[in-house]
Amino acid sequence: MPVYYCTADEVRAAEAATGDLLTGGTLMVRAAHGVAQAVLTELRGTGGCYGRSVGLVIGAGNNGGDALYAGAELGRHGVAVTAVLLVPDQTHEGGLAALRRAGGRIVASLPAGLDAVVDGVVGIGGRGPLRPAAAAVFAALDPDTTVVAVDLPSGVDADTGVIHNPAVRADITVTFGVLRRAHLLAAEQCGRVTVIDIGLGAAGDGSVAALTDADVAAAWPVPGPHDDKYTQGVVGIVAGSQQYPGAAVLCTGGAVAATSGMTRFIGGAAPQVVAHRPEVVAVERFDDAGRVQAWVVGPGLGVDERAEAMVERVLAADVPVLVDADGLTVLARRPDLRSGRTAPTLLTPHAGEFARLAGAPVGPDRLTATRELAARLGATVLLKGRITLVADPDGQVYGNDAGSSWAATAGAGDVLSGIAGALLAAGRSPLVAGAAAARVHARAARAASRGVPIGASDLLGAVPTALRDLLVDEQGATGVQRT
Ligand SMILES: NC(=O)C1=CN([C@@H]2O[C@H](COP(=O)(O)OP(=O)(O)OC[C@H]3O[C@@H](n4cnc5c(N)ncnc54)[C@H](O)[C@@H]3O)[C@@H](O)[C@H]2O)[C@@H](O)CC1
Ligand SMILES: [K+]
Repeated sequence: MPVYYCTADEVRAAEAATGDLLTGGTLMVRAAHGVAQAVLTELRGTGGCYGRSVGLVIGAGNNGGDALYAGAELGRHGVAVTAVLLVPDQTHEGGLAALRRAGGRIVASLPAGLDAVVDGVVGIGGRGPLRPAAAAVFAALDPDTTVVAVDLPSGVDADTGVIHNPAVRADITVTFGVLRRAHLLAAEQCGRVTVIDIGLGAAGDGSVAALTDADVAAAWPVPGPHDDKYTQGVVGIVAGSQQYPGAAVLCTGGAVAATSGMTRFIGGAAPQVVAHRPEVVAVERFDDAGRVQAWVVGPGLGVDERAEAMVERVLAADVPVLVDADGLTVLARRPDLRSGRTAPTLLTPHAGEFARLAGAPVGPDRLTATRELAARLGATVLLKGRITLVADPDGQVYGNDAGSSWAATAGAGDVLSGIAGALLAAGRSPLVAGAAAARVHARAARAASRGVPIGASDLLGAVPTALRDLLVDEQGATGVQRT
């Protein structure tokens, strides 16, 4: 099952549906307990709770209420708790009284040397950046202080994930019942995200989601007993050139590594492609290519007339087509090449190519921008980045947090388009092909890098490792054991 990411309104609706649990304050008690437990776990992992010191930064709403009740619980565990009230006359009364009863102190500014700070400034009710008073409290912290955000790091927009300036950067974020969109879209600002069960029912429409490893494993083409090289899908790659063969080698390499279907190649770099991957059926002229179930066009193709003719020819085919890199630049210049297509199209721009296609920069709200471009072009759009977003024209989005940025290296995109193209040829939808490819690509980058810089060919070399971890681990769990 994909993981869903909800809007603030969807969260409020789910809370309201609990009736008495919301109005009677039970939800807040449960939420606060979850925050306290997260802080206590952190303290226990670094030497214990008793005598440790935690600061609270408290805003005007219920987010501050959560933090105050959590502070009270910490006080009962022997933690010295101090709290700064940003809007004293609008502080959550019950929470404040509970903190005072537990021995917590209200201070004008947080003391030095805190073990952790709880961000209870704003949650899903927050708008815009941290106000100056809150910003000053966080700016004064020792940079090593562990920051635990209640629900969301304050200053991050719950629905768009836009990270305003200034905003809190959290090491840990504790949220309640369901994930908020910001936990995907601003993952790097949230740190480790923990979801506390507070008794909410189903929430949201699932239109922003992420595939899990199990989803990707279930979607990955695994040959059955009656499959052959053709039935698993033949992908055709149109990429590179004699002068720039690298993109062709990386893209076909991605396709070969992704599935055991067949890979065809068309282009001037056919000799270099075959030198790297003798199993690829490579020709130089389009008329010599056989049948395929999906095309990938664009990496390293150039943007001249010859390239334009190739893009035109591929888009005229009645099979799924992935357009990447130079292919997107051609398409931005010649949008008419797409008209008349009925088979699915997957466009995989980075931010610069996106701006060319859309006629404007992506901007800070990447979710809305990606959805709008997909709807406008009637194509699936995969916007690359640390958080990859794949949007269908109907608004369904799958996101993937790469978890590291080591894949931000020349040629890595060529590998991604090869992987996704092979999945298209195997019959996966552009949405699933794009999201599953992004997840495996990110895993391969992490496996290849393990903390040091890599080149795209290192990433490509780690695709089997990434797939083995995913497919063997996930499928081994359900496989038949014979003893
Ligand atoms: N309603 C409930 O019973 C529950 C609420 N929960 C918590 O309550 C939060 C939502 O509470 P609220 O709706 O009161 O909203 P918030 O507490 O998120 O913030 C609302 C207040 O902050 C002010 N504000 C908005 N943006 C600001 C900014 N940038 N800087 C400073 N102040 C700003 C608003 O004027 C308003 O007074 C959730 O995020 C969650 O932490 C949880 O306790 C679960 C149950
Ligand atoms: K917060």
